[in-house]
Amino acid sequence: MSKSKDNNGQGSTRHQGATDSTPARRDTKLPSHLLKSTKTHATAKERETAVLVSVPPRRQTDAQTTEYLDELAFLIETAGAQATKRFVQKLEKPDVRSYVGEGKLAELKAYVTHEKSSMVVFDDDLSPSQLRNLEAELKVKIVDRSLLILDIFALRAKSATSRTQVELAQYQYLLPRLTGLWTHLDKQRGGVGMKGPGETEIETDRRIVRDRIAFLKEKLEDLDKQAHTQRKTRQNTIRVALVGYTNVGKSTIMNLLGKAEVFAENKLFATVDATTRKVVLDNHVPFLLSDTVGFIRKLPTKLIESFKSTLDEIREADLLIHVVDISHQAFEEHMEVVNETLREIGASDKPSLLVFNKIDQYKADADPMPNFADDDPDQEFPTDFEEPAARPPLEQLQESYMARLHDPVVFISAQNKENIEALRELLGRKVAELYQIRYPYSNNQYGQYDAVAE
Ligand SMILES: Nc1nc2c(ncn2[C@@H]2O[C@H](COP(=O)(O)OP(=O)(O)OP(=O)(O)O)[C@@H](O)[C@H]2O)c(=O)[nH]1
Ligand SMILES: [Mg+2]
Repeated sequence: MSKSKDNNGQGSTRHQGATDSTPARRDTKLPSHLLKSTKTHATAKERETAVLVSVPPRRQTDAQTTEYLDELAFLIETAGAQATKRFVQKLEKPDVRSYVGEGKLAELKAYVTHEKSSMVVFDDDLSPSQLRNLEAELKVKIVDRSLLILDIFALRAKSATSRTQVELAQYQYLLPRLTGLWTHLDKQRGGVGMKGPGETEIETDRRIVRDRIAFLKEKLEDLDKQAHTQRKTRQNTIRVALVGYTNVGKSTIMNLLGKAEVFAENKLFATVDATTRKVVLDNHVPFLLSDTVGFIRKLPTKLIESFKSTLDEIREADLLIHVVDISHQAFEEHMEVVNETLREIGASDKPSLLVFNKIDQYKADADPMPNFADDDPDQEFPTDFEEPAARPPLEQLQESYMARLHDPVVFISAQNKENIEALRELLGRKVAELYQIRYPYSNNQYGQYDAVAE
């Protein structure tokens, strides 16, 4: 049976047209039981409650542990749930079977059962078997760090590319965990005497997921080619990318400089799609400015891999603006995470500007030493200091950074529009410099920049 020639029917057969080289079968959705079982709290109507669990290594300070759990609570909140309790167990390394030790697990179970918590969230990635064991023991939804971040990304992703990227990462996460999910489903079905799904069923699901992964990869490659062609037209333009930890103010700065309307809010990963705008600063060279996805500690590697095309925006940039939230207690660690992620994606040796944002919120420590009452002889002086490093006055911090770093540094408040002129000035100068390096023979100063492509 040969297909009739339908040259003008392409518009109505979108699937065929879009995925010529791909068997249509691979674009099929997963069976609903698989989709349901990966769904987390984000779409739930009522605000769910989450118990946070962390197993910090012994060398980690209490201040760091609190800081990391605060961040996890912020992630949970961003995903739409509420953190109601924290469990911490210091171990050399997490228990291979159940992440926390036996005693802690019993404690956790008692709490979760009594409080009817909706889920338990772990500040690490769980192995498939840990996930399975914890599900069996605690009988609530188990969410690890990767799943949580993926969930937030899924909420935020708008463009075809970022949606495909997130979906790919979700299936890659799902694949090794299929058996665990089945165990969980058996329990839900209350299948007394039911022997769990046979290997063949699991195998079928695995195959469907693998097919879907292959399909999404091909789709991404196609999208990537299109994006690459688009970016080629920008080749004669200087490209600048805003990079930084999540929630530091990248989009707010983009809105200030690029007169763009980019979604900025006090939530983690407000931006998942990269946005690019042409910017012309007074008397300077026009350039393209991109706002990009924020980084975070322990960003799932699979997510970094599948976000390759979004990260290309950073890799192909001529200049990076590294934005730091200086009002955050852990800003130096955040800078390190960003530098490390830049190294991972091969973008660490680019020229960059360092922008310390949120100076309006910066608070220096009034008294860097912990407060010990003189008249209490029983009070012990701590032998191992776990206090975070003291925060010097802002001016002192500025001086020390300016003296220490090779990259130009500027301190601003994007929200209060403080020192934005200095940022514009520095950025304009840097872009002009890069233009001169790239086009050393351009003899007119700025006149020919008009020809720069949009
Ligand atoms: N106090 C203060 N808040 C700021 C400043 N700049 C941005 N913010 C706030 O910080 C929050 C995060 O800002 P965004 O611009 O969304 O940050 P982002 O880096 O784009 O965040 P992601 O896209 O989530 O990675 C928002 O609530 C902003 O209003 C500032 O200079 N001072
Ligand atoms: Mg943003």
